[in-house]
Order: sequence, then C-alpha cells, then structure tokens
Amino acid sequence: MQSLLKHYRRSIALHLLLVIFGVYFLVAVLVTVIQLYKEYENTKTEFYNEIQTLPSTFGKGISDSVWTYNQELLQSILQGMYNLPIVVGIKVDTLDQKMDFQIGAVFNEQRQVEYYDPNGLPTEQILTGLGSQALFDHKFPIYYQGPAFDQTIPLGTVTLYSNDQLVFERLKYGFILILINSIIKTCMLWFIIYFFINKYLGKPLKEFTLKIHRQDPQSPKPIDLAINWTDENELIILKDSYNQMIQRVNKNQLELLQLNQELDEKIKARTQDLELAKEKAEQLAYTDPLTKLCNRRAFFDSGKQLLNQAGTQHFSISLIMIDLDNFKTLNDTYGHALGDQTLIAFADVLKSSLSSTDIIGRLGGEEFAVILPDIGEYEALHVADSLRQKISQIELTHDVSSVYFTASMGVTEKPLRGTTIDLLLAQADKALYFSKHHGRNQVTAYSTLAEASGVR
Ligand SMILES: Nc1nc2c(ncn2[C@@H]2O[C@H](COP(=O)(O)OP(=O)(O)OP(=O)(O)O)[C@@H](O)[C@H]2O)c(=O)[nH]1
Repeated sequence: MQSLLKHYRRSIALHLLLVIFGVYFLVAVLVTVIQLYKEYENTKTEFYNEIQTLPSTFGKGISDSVWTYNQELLQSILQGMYNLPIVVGIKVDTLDQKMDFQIGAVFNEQRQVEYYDPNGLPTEQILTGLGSQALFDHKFPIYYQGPAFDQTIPLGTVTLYSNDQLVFERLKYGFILILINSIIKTCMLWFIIYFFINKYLGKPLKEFTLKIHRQDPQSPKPIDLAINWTDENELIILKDSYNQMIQRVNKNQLELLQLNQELDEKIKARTQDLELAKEKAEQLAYTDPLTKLCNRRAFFDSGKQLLNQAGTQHFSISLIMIDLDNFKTLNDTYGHALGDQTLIAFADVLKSSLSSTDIIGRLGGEEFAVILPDIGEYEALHVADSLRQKISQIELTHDVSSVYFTASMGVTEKPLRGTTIDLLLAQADKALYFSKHHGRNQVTAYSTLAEASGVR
C-alpha cells in the first residue's frame, strides 16, 4: 500500500489520470442522469399512451357484458386486462351498481388503496412487487350502442390503475446497460490515458530525472533521452535547454578554474615579492645603507647576544672603537661624494680584514665599532693596529691627485664579571679620545688609561 502511494505520488501519469478521470466521471454521471431522466419521461408518456389505448380494445366487450349482465364474461375480460404488465388494478362502477367489480389494487372513495383477488373478493395486500405508493388511475366511461338504439346509453365507468414504479421497472434494464457501458468506457479510457501519458511523458521524465541524479557535479555531461519523437515538443525542448545550460556551466567552470590558477600564480608571485620586500626591509632595518655594515641597532642587538654568550660560556670579548681622522676637512676639501667613497673603502677594509664571527657596526657618521669574540685586549690591540695601518694605505683618487686618510682607535676588553655594551663603548670611547688628542692615527688601550689614572 505504501509503495503504491509512493508510486502514485511520484507518477505524473497517475496524477493526470486522477484529474481527468475525476472530471470525466462527473461529466459521465451528469450525462447519464440527464439521459435517464429523459428516458423516464419518454417511457412514462409511452405508458400513459398504452393505458389510453386499452378502452378501445376492451371497451366494447365490457359494455356488452354489463348491458347483458353477463358477470362471467365481464370477469374474464377484466382478468385478461389485469394480466397486462401495465395494469395493477381495475374497477368497474355501473350506474345500477349491479355489475360493480374490482380486481387488484384500487382506490376506495377516500382515495385509500384496497386490494381484491381475481374473483373480485377483498384480500390482503397483493404482492405486485411494486408497492402502491405510486398508484395512478385512468377512468373511461362505458356506453351501450346496440343496433336497436339510435343513441348511446351510459352504463358506468371503468377505472384502470397503474403504477409509476412500472416505468422504473421498464427502465431498469436500460439503465443497467447504460451503467455497464459507462463503466467499460471509463475503464478503457483510464487505461488508454494512463498507458500513453506514462509512455510519452512519465517514463521520459523519470529517465531524465534519473540521469540528472547520476550526473557528476564536477563535470556534468549533456543528457540523451530514449525518445523516438523528431518534432520539437516540450520535453525535447526541456532536455535541449538542460544540455545547453550544462555546456554553459562547464564553460564557466573551466574559466573559473583558469582564473583560479591565474590567481594562485599571482598570489604566489605576490607572496614571493612580499617575502623579498620583507627581507629587504629587515636588511634595511639592520644594515647601514652606505657601508652595508650593521647599523647601530643591529650592532647593539648582536653585541648584547654575544655578551650573554660570553657570560655563560666564559670566553673573552674585546671591543675596538674607530673614528676617521679629520673627516670634516676631507669632506670639505674633496666633497661629500669622496667622503662617502672613503667610508665605503674603509668599511671594505674592515670586512676583508676581520673574521665573519666579528661584529662590525657603523654607530653613526664616521664612527665605527668592532666586537671581537674570544680575543683579549692584547690581541685586540694588534688587530686594531693592523687595521690602522691598512686604513692609512687606502688610496682614493680626486681628480688626478691621490687622497689618503687615517683613523684613531680605542680598545677595551670585557671584564671577568658583568658589563654592558654601553659600558664597553664608553671605555673604548675614552681610549679613542686619548688617541685623538695625542696626535690621531693611533691605537690606545683603555687598560693603560685606567692604570694611569688608577681606576681599574
Ligand atoms: N661624506 C659623508 N660625511 C659624513 C657622513 N656622516 C658624517 N659625515 C661628516 O663627518 C664629519 C665629522 O666631523 P667631526 O665630528 O668634526 O670630526 P672630524 O672632522 O673627523 O674631526 P676628528 O674626529 O676630531 O678627527 C662631519 O662633517 C659630517 O658631516 C657621511 O655619511 N658621509
């Protein structure tokens, strides 16, 4: 039952059928009722006509039997009439009341039904099978017109009783035939409609839906239906429209895929650019743009790290502070550009002379500092002096003349316990100051100054 209901709910053919069948059934019932009513009316008229022909058939015999007081003849005529299927009762009323006779179902004077047997004796209700509710009567007079009389002599009346239900009885078979006919026609129509709607609409739609369900959503393909029609009906238009839509969707998806790939590549390139820019920015943040040495900030950061390491791993650290001599004069004499060249050449000498573990920084202007890990003051003095000599040999050219410059230095070593970069710089600066004020182009150890002043 459940599956039947499911089938009904999913079947367009059954739905349409129900609607068509419902409407057809109503129309058929209406037409049949009208047809039946017309048949009833016609049959009833025929019925009355038949009743009215009876006096012409039996009237003469009845008149003769009443005129001659022949009770036996009258009774046999009336019984013959009573046997006719359209008659349910007969009543003969004569003027002298001598030949009165009733047979079957008749009305009395109060219009109530009374029943008489074929011998004219009162009896219980007669089983006519028709009931007496629809009883109606047709009265006709009886006359005698014998050969000896010029005029007709009234003898009385004969009342024939019939029943409306007899009309129905007559119609019954016709009606049953009409009904069977309608049922067969409806069933045939039902089957034909269902078969063709299902074949030409239901099945193709079902196949179409099934194929849509089975489509791969990533790459749907055009659908082909097993329809044998060549003309452009709605179903074929629907299928073609679907296929066109699928082609458009596939094309759009391909374009989207390409756009995605392009976007991916652009994002990759942009990310690389950003990383490079970030690297550059980081470099800029920590590198002096002119000399490419560590700037003040990078020098302090790396220096602090190295100091911490030296504290925990117990290795010595020395710091050299370097300042170019009379740099202002050099700038003023040969120009700022040569000043820049001087700074670059000086930085190159530092880079090439020192180890990669040494930290070289430009603290500002023409002021530089170097941190030498694992090197004591004595060794650092030698490194500084070697640098000083190399610097003094750097040859710069201005126009056709050669330009030389020198640098003064101050050296200090990290004490055994605790110190800071600032403190080391301050000590080295004092030594540097000493070098400057004692003729420049020389190296001074902070320890000698401290010893001389008794600070250490
Ligand atoms: N060309 C150039 N000059 C700079 C740069 N930075 C600082 N200076 C110059 O360096 C000079 C430093 O001068 P001072 O501080 O008087 O020192 P000095 O002339 O070297 O004298 P002493 O240190 O006493 O020997 C100034 O004239 C600055 O303008 C730079 O990046 N390029």
